[in-house]
Amino acid sequence: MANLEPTSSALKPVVWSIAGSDSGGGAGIQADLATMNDLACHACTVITTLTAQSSVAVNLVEPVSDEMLLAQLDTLLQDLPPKAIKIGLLANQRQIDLLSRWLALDLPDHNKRNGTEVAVILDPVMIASCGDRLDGDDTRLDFTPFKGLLTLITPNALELGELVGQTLTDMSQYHQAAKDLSLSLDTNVLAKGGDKGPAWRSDLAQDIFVCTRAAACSEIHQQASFLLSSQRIASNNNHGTGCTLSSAIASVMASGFVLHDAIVVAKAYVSAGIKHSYRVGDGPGPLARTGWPKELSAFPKISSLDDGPSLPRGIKFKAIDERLGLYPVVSELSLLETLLRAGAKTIQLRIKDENDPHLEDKIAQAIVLGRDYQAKVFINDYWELALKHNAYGVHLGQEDLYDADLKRIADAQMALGISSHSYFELLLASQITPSYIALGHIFPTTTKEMPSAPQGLMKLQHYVDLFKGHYPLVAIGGINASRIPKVKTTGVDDIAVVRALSESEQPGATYRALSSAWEQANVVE
Ligand SMILES: Cc1ncc(COP(=O)(O)OP(=O)(O)O)c(N)n1
Ligand SMILES: Cc1nc(C(=O)O)sc1CCOP(=O)(O)O
Ligand SMILES: [Mg+2]
Repeated sequence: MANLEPTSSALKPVVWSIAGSDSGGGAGIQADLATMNDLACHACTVITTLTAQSSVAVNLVEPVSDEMLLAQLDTLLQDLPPKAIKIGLLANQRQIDLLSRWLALDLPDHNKRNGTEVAVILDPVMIASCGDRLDGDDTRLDFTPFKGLLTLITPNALELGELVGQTLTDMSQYHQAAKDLSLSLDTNVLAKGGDKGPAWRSDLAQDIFVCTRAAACSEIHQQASFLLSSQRIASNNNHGTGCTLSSAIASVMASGFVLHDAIVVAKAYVSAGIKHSYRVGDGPGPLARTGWPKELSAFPKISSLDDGPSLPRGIKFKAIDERLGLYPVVSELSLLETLLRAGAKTIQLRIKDENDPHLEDKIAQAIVLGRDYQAKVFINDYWELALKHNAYGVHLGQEDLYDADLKRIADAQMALGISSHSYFELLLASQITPSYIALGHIFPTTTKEMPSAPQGLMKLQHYVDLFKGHYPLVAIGGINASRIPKVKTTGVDDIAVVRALSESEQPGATYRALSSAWEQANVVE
């Protein structure tokens, strides 16, 4: 009898690669399998095409039959349904038509029945790294049947030009073409510039991310264009770079991360893969597989490509000289004073009613109380009042960063805390070099409505692995006495709480109990 006990591999998210076989092992299905397995997913394959390929030539391309293509899709869907799908080489228009029809009709049916949503990433492969075409004859493929069916399309510079039917020469043309493609296919676009070199920046590998339809992240990042810049690594071993990137994006999304995160993690994964790449044949060698990226230097720098204010870099905020520990976030002055009396050394005043007639008074009083008790008082949102009354620090959300005068806050020697809800927001926050970064919301919370989903401990662990030692990291959202030990095991530096104190009948005593529970919990359980 089959062993039906769940095993750890049963927890692996299933990712499909619908792509062509590269007999040389560096790209296509082979690169996708290596990537998906390396990123802790279970990889299934739907082979569209066989290629007789090495690192220097593509000698024969042979599409599978329609029957075989559909049989692979239907067979897998019954038993190994995907969390995410990466689509690579489609050898002819017929395969595009068949697959898009299947994605439009069969997959949604399955999703509806199972209450799942599947991310679909299309890498419109046309040319192998040796320069040979892979997409059959001279007639250009029409990808419009995929309109509305994709989460992301990832053309390189050459493919983007072909997809929009234009010759593109400079960055602004690439950006416009990416926006046009986003509109015409009704999808997000990652226009890769890695193959462009000197036409963009010879020292950087830069991609343009046009986001037009993303969910579960801050509103300001949902309809926006970004330039993602990584150091260009001097190497000719770039065989399978695009396949690796798109299958990494699919894998990271299958693991529960939002699109923005999947893109930056995948880009870091590719950078590390090129750095450790190796040569096997006479042509470009394949990328190494180096596991989930944990080196901050491999992650891209993010800048906005939209009109409007941009975030400053290189300004310094006050460094926090001691641990924040248990960091209460309160809306009432009376609670603030009670907690200071109970020993709180860092505390935040968070008043969400901007029409509160006593707003300025309360902020001024909180700051004075902070001085009386030699505690660090952070003011949430009202940075101008915090400046006016000389607060220790200000806490701002990602949306607030564009309105606040960050230079004035830094010049006043004030500390700055920034909220984040994803890898992407953490990277953006870190580019401002704040005094601490908050990571939320870790568990469900009723204190505020969140556009993002609860992060959970697995994501918190990933963020801590990447940023520990770079900034004090504060976990927030749904943290209470019973969750403290698990949160502590992630190695996060500090915790912030609202309800755990505001809903207590004896907040002073509860503060002391939670604070000592936090201090005494072990980092390793
Ligand atoms: C420690 C800490 N972390 C996160 C927040 C949330 O700040 P923000 O994103 O600005 O949202 P509001 O608190 O203004 O609703 C915080 N205040 N403190
Ligand atoms: C104010 C706030 N900001 C969050 C974020 O994730 O940015 S979560 C949150 C509320 C935290 O309240 P509680 O401890 O009651 O769950
Ligand atoms: Mg705020």
